[in-house]
Amino acid sequence: MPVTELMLKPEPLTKEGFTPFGDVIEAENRDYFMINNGSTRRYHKLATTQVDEGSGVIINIFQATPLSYPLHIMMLERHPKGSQAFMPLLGNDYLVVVAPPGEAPDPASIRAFHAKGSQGVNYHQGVWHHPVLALTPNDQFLVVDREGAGNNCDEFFFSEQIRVILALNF
Ligand SMILES: NC(=O)N[C@@H](O)C(=O)O
Ligand code: NI
Repeated sequence: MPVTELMLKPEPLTKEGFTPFGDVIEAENRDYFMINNGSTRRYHKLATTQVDEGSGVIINIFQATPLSYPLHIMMLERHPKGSQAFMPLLGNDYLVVVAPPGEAPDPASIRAFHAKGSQGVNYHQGVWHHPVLALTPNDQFLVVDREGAGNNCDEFFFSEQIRVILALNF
């Protein structure tokens, strides 16, 4: 069987571009209102969490180390019972690889984004994504996701006939 090779090149992360996959959590060019007697801007409801009934929302810190690039994207995962948000804590850029929800990720619909260190992402429930892709050793992310009963992580491994390669282009 022939091997199909798909090259992914990260595009800048924007609210509009990420809409099919979830929310971008950022203050730049976003609406806010003043609180705390005028000392604080509130960038209100940039994203919402999704969890199934009876489950809770937890807040975590992930400390991640870069993989080697060009990266062979072997798999994607999804969380069918809840959303998952990542917010960089140390101000470093990182990468996001996603595909729209569905029974299995469609290789042709996989998108890669270059996220600035001031941008977070909130994957909506069921959105296929690669585990966190740090670009800086021991980078840290605040992660908001679901805690509850049952499996909340489906993994899909691509067949050997599909080689999805993520290259750095910056
Ligand atoms: N497994 C886990 O908690 N992390 C992944 O879901 C991820 O998206 O990094
Ligand atoms: Ni995840």
